Amino acid sequence: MTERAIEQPIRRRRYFSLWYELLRLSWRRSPWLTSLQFVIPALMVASVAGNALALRGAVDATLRGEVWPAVACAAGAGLGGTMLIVLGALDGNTAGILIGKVAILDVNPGLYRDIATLEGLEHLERTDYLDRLTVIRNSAWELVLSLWTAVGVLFVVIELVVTLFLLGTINPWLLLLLVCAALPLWFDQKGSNAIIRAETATAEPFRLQRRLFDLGTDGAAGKEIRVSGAGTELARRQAAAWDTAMAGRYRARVVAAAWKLGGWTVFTLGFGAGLALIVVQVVRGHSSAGDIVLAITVATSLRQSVFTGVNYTANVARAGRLIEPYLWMRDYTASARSEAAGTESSPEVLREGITFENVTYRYPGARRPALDDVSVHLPAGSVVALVGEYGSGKTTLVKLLCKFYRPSGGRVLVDGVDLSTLDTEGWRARSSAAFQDFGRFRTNFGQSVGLGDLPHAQDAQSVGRAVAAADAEQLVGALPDGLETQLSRDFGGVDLSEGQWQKVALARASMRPGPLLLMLDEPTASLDAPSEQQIFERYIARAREVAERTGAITVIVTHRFSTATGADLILTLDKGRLIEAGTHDELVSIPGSRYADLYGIQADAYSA
Ligand SMILES: Nc1ncnc2c1ncn2[C@@H]1O[C@H](COP(=O)(O)OP(=O)(O)OP(=O)(O)O)[C@@H](O)[C@H]1O
Repeated sequence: MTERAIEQPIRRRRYFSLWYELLRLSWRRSPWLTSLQFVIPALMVASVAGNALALRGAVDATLRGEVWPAVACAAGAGLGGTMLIVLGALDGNTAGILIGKVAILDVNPGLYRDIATLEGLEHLERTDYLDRLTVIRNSAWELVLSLWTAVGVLFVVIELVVTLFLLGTINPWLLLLLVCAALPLWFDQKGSNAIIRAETATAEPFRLQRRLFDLGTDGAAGKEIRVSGAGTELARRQAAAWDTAMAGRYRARVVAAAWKLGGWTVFTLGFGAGLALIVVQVVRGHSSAGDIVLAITVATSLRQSVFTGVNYTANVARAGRLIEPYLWMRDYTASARSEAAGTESSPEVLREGITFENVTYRYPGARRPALDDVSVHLPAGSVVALVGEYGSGKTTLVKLLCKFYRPSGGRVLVDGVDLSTLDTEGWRARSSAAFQDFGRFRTNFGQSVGLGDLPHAQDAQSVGRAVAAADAEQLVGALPDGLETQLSRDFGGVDLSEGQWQKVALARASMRPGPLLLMLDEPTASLDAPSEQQIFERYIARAREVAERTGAITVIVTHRFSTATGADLILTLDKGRLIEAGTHDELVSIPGSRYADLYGIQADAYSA
């Protein structure tokens, strides 16, 4: 996907289409509650106007000595006031219920689906993308709220127009109060923008302090931090990053407060001048005493609506912080989905194998490619070991095979067909993989294994076979409820050691009955040497059995050279380049080969 496509600024117009979409979702979820969100504010505007007019009527009728009209107007004013209180309470409650429904039942699942089912991994690996995900992950409620806040702004404007019209009936000059009422809104908007700009500018130190905080309070990192004594330094850096972030934000808040003060000062002065004007009119006999009451009532509600309007507008502006990344995520998802449109079926059986043709891959923003012009053929039915130093590109090669990324250059061919043209879901359904950073699914043991092949997840025989393939039968036997044992103490289950979790991941990767590609990316790093040896022997035996049926290729990434020796093909990577390819015997016989060097170093270390 092109960086430009997802870095374009979001146009304001799109806010309205998002709100329209949320409105339709709300209507579909509950037409009644949705209607109420319009009916209640409309009644509130009517109540404000009715209350003010009734009060004026009551005062003027009293002064004229008309008892019954005065009583009727006073009752009307009372009714208007009561309605305002009741409607105000009703408004908040019904809006809360509606927002909750739409956020939890519609927006959140859609977001989760987008994040979890995208073909690629970029959005989960790039920190700038992750930041946006972090913002929107828990923002569904606020997103829906932004729609009703925008509707609230609309009704505030209607209320302003109605109240100003009433003031205008007393003296047209009072219409100028609209300008005074609009200034706080405009000034507040400027203040909010300053805050948003400061938050964007200080996003990096803010992100850093959060990461450092998480690191310092994370159980896994806690062990190392205590042993190394890095806790104090981490706390110092966290505090420094926090200070930097907060200094910028604090300055922006002071600026915003100054704008706010300016706006309200203008409003108060204008309001005072308006009242003085009416008093002069009454003294000169151009207005009634009721007009003063109407003016005070209306002006009080005008002040309240401006105040509400300022808050709502600020909230809508703040919602931009969520709407922007939310719309970005949707653009990103749409763009990713449109690009990932492989449609060809995967072969039933691999006949030739997989060929890398001048494959290059560069991570976005990286200076050098993680894989650099790699050309190699992996024959059908073979076991291939990838070796090389840390960061040499082994995992990247596996990820390309999984279609997590597309090559930046060159092609990967599966029996001569470009992997990018294969339907990704279909290809992955014929792949099995266990990674070094495997998932820890805190379900019960059997389910955690079964997730490796959903169609057979409930099939006890398939799960049992996978458990055996991962050499995990003893482990299951020792658990209180066998396969039914809940994993993780967080959920009232048992905790597993790192190596035991790894066996679960391996079993999960052994679930699929007929894969074309089996990948093990250092999945045994936490196991002791005998366990690793045993698992590999079982795994390779199974891989060979699968290979006979489907021509499957097994790719093993390993740092233990003893594991690589039995492979049909060993590939040595160095800084992203493929520097050697051959069997163990072939590679050790090449004088000065990197493989021979590395193998020799490990062999010496074990025999010492
Ligand atoms: N998500 C990523 N974003 C940017 N660069 C990355 C990413 N993942 C890996 N790299 C870089 O790509 C290069 C190859 O990484 P890769 O993980 O493929 O190496 P590896 O041989 O598997 O390493 P290891 O043995 O440590 O697992 C490294 O320089 C690494 O820093």
